[in-house]
Formats: sequence, C-alpha cells, structure tokens
Amino acid sequence: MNFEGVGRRYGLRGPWVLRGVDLALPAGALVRVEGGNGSGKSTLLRLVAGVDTPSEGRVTGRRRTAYVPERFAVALPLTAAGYLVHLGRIHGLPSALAAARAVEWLDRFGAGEHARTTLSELSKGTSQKVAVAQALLAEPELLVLDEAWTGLDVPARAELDRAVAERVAEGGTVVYVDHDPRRLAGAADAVYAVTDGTLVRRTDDEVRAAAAGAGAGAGAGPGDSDRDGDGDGGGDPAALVRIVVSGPSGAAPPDGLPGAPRCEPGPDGSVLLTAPAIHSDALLRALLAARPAWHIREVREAGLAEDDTPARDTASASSGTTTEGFPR
Ligand SMILES: Nc1ncnc2c1ncn2[C@@H]1O[C@H](COP(=O)(O)OP(=O)(O)OP(=O)(O)O)[C@@H](O)[C@H]1O
Repeated sequence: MNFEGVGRRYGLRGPWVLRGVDLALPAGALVRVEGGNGSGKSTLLRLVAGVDTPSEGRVTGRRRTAYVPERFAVALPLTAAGYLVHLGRIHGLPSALAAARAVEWLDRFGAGEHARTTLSELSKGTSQKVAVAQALLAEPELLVLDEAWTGLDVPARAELDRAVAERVAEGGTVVYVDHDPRRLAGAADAVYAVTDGTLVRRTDDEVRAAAAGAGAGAGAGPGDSDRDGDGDGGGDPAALVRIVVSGPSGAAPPDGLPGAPRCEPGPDGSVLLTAPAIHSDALLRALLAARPAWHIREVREAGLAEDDTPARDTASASSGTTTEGFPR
C-alpha cells in the first residue's frame, strides 16, 4: 500500500494536520509511528486503516485491513462472542470459523469467561481485549493498532506482542502507535515520526539509539515479563515456551538469543526453540529483529522445565543458544 502526497485537514479551512505524506507499507513489515500528543498519529492511522479519507493526495494498493482504534466503544446488544462472530462474518469468515476464532482469541487474551457477557457489561480492560480480538480474528493483511496495548493486563499485552509477531511472520503488515518506546523495540522494520504536520522516517542510527536509550537489552516491555502481574518479575521461572521458527535454509538460529533457547530441528525445515517463558517476549523480539529474518510460525506454552533442560537456569540464561543438529 502506498501514500502519495497525502494531506488531511478537518473542515474546508481547518489547519492542515498532515501534509505531503509519502509512505510505503510493504507486506511482512512492522511499522512504528511516533510523535507528540496531538501531532496527528491517530489521524494518520485512520487514513492507513481506511476509516478516513485524505483531503488531498492518493492512497493505492489497499489490502484487507483490520483496525483497533484508540477508543473502542460499541453500543450493540450483543455478547462479546456474538459481536466477534458478527465482525468475523463481515470480514468474510464462514459462521462456524468465525465462532471458533472468537473463542480462540478470547481465550488467548484471557477473556474466555466473558464470551457470553454483553458488551455494555464488560470492564474497560475486557472491552479492549474484544477490540483487539475483532481485529486479529480475520487474519488481516494490514493490521492497524492505535495504542492497542493500553488497558490490557500484562499477559494480554504479551499475547498481543506475540499476535503481532505472528501476523508479520505470515506476511501481514502491522502499523502501530504506542506511548511506550519499548513496545516491540528493535523489531520494527521502519519507524516514522509525525512532526510539524509531516511524516519523517527515522534513520537506522536514530532507531538504534532510541532502542538503546529505552533500556531494551534483554528486557521485555514495562513489566511485561511479569506475566502473572504480581510484581515478582514473571510467573513460574520453570515455565517454558516453545517457538517454531523458520529461517534461511539450513541455517542455525542467531547466537546470543535471550533466554538461551534449546534449538532442535522441527517439522518441515523449521526450528523448535524451547526457552523459559519469562524470556519469551525478548526472544520473539530478537527473532523479529534478526537479519536475515526468522519467521515465527507458532508460539505455545510448554509446561515446566525438566531437570535436564539447559534453559531452566534463568539466572544465567541471558545469552548463548544451545543447538542440536545444526551445522555451525
Ligand atoms: N475529528 C476531528 N475534528 C477536528 N479536529 C480533529 C479531529 N481529529 C483530530 N483532530 C485534530 O487533529 C490534530 C491531531 O490529532 P490526532 O488525534 O491525530 O493526534 P495524536 O498524535 O493521535 O494525539 P494523541 O497522542 O493525543 O492521541 C489535533 O489538533 C486534533 O485536535
């Protein structure tokens, strides 16, 4: 999808909020948009999502799109699951598939028990989970997230990170705004800033400096490693995550991955990584940021570490990658 000389102002004589915006959004790209309050980020994302039209300029190559707006309020007499099935059908899914995906996404975000709650009775946080689920269940080619992490609890924020990684790995484009500079830091393929009514692409040096300044390191987002939300830094340290990835043919995964994952050959030329779940966000981020790219095919919890699992010692598991069956 391409923007050429796009401008937007509200009202015929209103001041220009955006002007001269040129933007290319290729398939399989993760794109971050930054900018101060009121700079025009949401205006840009509405144009990208196609829920608003430019006052001037051209948008071409529009793809199947889903959007999580900054504020989500739906006044429909539907349950959470009913609403998601309705949205799934609008996206073109058959009813049975829409229903299955509704349950799947509510479960993934820890909101399965609210499937039969009417929208008006949902808490703010659960409403936000429904907002995110409605965008993800149709597996859109273009996913637009305007502060979509805001209001989600810690496990749901991590789940959304994972869902973004999956979308990009499957060739989707994800465009996002988030107030937290650490959100998916280092993973974005391009970072743009809205300044003085124009869109400026940040240089790689600027992006690297910002990521370093945000204290990226092996850390996850703010408190995101604290998956159970109890402030102890993150759930059972013996809990494991399994990530199926594919990369350049025959290559071993990059060295120094966070969480020192055990690496084994997986199905269809893939690689199966097993690491402590508390490192899963940092690990996913590192895989997304690796060049050449490693595509994430699947992420799932994998129970508790056995005594012989090298990844169990989380205190020393901040670097190094254990590989089995890979040429070095
Ligand atoms: N529907 C509207 N009608 C009139 N003006 C609008 C409208 N939507 C946005 N604006 C104006 O456009 C400018 C940019 O707003 P926008 O919400 O896009 O900024 P933002 O960067 O997303 O802000 P924030 O970080 O506070 O969410 C602001 O001056 C705002 O008042």
